Amino acid sequence: MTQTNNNMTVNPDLAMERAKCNFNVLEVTHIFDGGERNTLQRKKIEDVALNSGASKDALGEEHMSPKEKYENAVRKSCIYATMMKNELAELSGLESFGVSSPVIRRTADAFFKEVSPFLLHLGMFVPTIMGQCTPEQQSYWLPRALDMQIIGTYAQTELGHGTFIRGLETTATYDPETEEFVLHSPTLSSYKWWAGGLGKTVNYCIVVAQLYTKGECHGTHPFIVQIRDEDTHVPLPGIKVGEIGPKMGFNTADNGFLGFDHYRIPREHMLMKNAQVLKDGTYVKVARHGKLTYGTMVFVRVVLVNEVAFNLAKASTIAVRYSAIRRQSKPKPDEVEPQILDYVTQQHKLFIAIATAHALQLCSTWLWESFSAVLAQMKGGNTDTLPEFHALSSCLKAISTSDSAHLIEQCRHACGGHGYMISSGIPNLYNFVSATRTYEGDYTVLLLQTARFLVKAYEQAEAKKPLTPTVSYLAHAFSGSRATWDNSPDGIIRSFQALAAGKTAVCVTNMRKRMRAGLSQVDAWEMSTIQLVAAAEAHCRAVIADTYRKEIVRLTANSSPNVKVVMDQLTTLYLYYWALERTGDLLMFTSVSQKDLVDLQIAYEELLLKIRPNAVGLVDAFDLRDELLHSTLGSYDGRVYERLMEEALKSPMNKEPVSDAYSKYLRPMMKGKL
Ligand SMILES: CCCCCCCC/C=C\CCCCCCCCCCCC(=O)SCCNC(=O)CCNC(=O)[C@H](O)C(C)(C)COP(=O)(O)OP(=O)(O)OC[C@H]1O[C@@H](n2cnc3c(N)ncnc32)[C@H](O)[C@@H]1OP(=O)(O)O
Ligand SMILES: Cc1cc2nc3c(=O)[nH]c(=O)nc-3n(C[C@H](O)[C@H](O)[C@H](O)COP(=O)(O)OP(=O)(O)OC[C@H]3O[C@@H](n4cnc5c(N)ncnc54)[C@H](O)[C@@H]3O)c2cc1C
Repeated sequence: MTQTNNNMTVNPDLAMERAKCNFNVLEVTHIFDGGERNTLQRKKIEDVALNSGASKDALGEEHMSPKEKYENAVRKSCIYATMMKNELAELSGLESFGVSSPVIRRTADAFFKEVSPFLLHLGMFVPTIMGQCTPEQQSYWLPRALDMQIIGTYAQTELGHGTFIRGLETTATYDPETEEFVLHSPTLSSYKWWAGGLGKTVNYCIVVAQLYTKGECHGTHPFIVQIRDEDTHVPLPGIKVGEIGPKMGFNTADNGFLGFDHYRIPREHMLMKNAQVLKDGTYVKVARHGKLTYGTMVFVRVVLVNEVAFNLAKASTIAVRYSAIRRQSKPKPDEVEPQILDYVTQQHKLFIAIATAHALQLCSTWLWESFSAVLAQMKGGNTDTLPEFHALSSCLKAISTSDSAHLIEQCRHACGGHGYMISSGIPNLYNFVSATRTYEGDYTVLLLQTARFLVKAYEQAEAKKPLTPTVSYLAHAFSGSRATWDNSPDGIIRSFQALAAGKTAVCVTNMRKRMRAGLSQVDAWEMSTIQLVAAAEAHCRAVIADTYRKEIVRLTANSSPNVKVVMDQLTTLYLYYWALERTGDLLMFTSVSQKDLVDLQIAYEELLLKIRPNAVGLVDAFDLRDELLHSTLGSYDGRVYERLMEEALKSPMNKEPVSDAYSKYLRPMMKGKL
């Protein structure tokens, strides 16, 4: 029997789950949103952006040709950008729209099943203007970019190099005669490759190139470069630009390639906040830290933690709601088939996804606040906190994107065959999030950046020198005894820190051994990189666990008792899950016994059962409108089978009773006339 909820016909199993939920869902929504005020503001923004129906497509994107898909994404980007400039900017309290509202960013997902071709404009072009220009340059470029009179992207990666920025080959050679830079692509591998929106959409881009002046190379620097006519959009002479072709995801983002044939730009188009070339060609370094030109990447790494938390919340909403309506198998012959959510293995797949979405959401807010503090210090000329922040943002970007991609795939597994349908929404989420593990710094490469910092910090701890906050636990690495296991939340967090410290110590010891045996420092490092990656991962897990726990305790201080309980259950589940995933490490670096681990497994299984009645309430608390989920399996009303059939009937393959392929191929073959 169906029930109605807010004038909506709701699947009875979902209605039953909602009746069972024992905590105030709205209170948890406020926690996830960062406060009641944010929830109210988000809802206002969503109402304005989504109630008009402008986000909807007449024909599903998945049935369109690549060209139609792209054009449709541009059409909707223009509608959304216009809303952003007008109604939404005002609602979000921004003077102008742009990068600073995660809600506006998240609401955009209702318009795009994949991504907007404007993503790089708002996500990297505008932030680079904000972060890399002098005030004069900013006052010229920023209003034009924010008003979308020009559209840009960020072209750094080349065919031959993405990770190793110092290896980029595009050159920008200063010509003092004309006071211009000459941009050139000397080889095929120097062609810019990948930039989002570059293929067909943008008319400007940030180009990262090796700067030459007075015959000397000064390394990579950013330039703002016009590539298409502002009126006709035709590529300018000296520019070779195009789209790179179909990809696993991002197919509405027209990622592009770009080559230069001695293409000239004015001297003022070098972004000169951190370094300058004077009219006569003299190079002047302004910045106190050599890596400040990498600032936009650091910004995006911070933003990505928030992005993937949101996408994981979507996948877990879809999979949990579906698991509540799906019934399968008959373990007890006299009873009806159970909801698949009742299987403990299903709970094991899904509840960690819910807990991780919370953990990453809270860590992303904390990371953003730390980033703001670092930026404020750098404004005053102090770059002391940058190395620690680079190490922190690198590992959090790597682990959050990797865990989210893995858990989204796990949500797909949890949805069985129907999860494989594009209409389930999960494949698009996976395709989007799995790319985040690679772009803006590959997983391994970024963890090795964190490992560099960890090793240095370990050496400082060894020398009894002061440590920065996120690695202060390394001070205990030299006690000589194994960390004492204790299964309280704080005890588990201390154990995670002991794993990170222990793994770092092993790396340092092995590198020293290898160097004593005659290896160079570079080779000893290289031979230890598997363990260095593991040490950085362990460090990151300790940071996430600690931050998640502290933030939940803080945010639930005034919550109602049942909300406190369910939030505590989720954080505990997160800690137990990762302790059980790392039993070998715990045995190596803590005093944990086999019995402790058996007990922990039982405690974990009991926790799953405690969370079970609140599972649907927990995903409802993410408060994701159906428009954002794009899912036949995860909609609020649970009309799963009806929606699957409705979508199947929309398939262009069902337009004709007999396919043309019958008369062209099947019939001739079957009649032996092919
Ligand atoms: C209307 C439409 C609506 C649409 C709505 C849209 C709304 C949008 C709003 C917001 C959206 C935001 C979402 C954003 C999504 C954006 C999508 C992005 C798509 C992808 C873009 C890209 O991928 S751009 C390319 C990114 N490339 C990389 O990340 C390259 C990775 N490589 C590196 O970073 C570096 O090469 C390296 C760090 C790996 C090595 O650098 P290098 O060789 O120079 O250094 P060393 O290894 O020698 O190290 C020396 C020393 O420096 C330290 N260091 C390195 N980097 C940094 C740094 N960044 N900061 C500080 N310090 C650094 C390093 O640790 C070493 O220190 P030591 O002390 O010597 O150890
Ligand atoms: C969807 C998408 C969108 C993108 N958008 C943009 C964009 O808008 N603008 C832009 O400039 N770029 C963009 N990129 C490019 C992206 O930033 C790079 O692909 C990314 O930084 C990885 O670099 P790479 O491709 O050179 O990988 P590689 O470095 O070639 O990595 C290949 C393998 O080598 C390993 N490896 C490399 N170096 C090391 C090392 N030192 N130690 C150990 N292992 C190593 C890696 O771990 C990986 O396993 C995009 C990429 C994707 C997938």
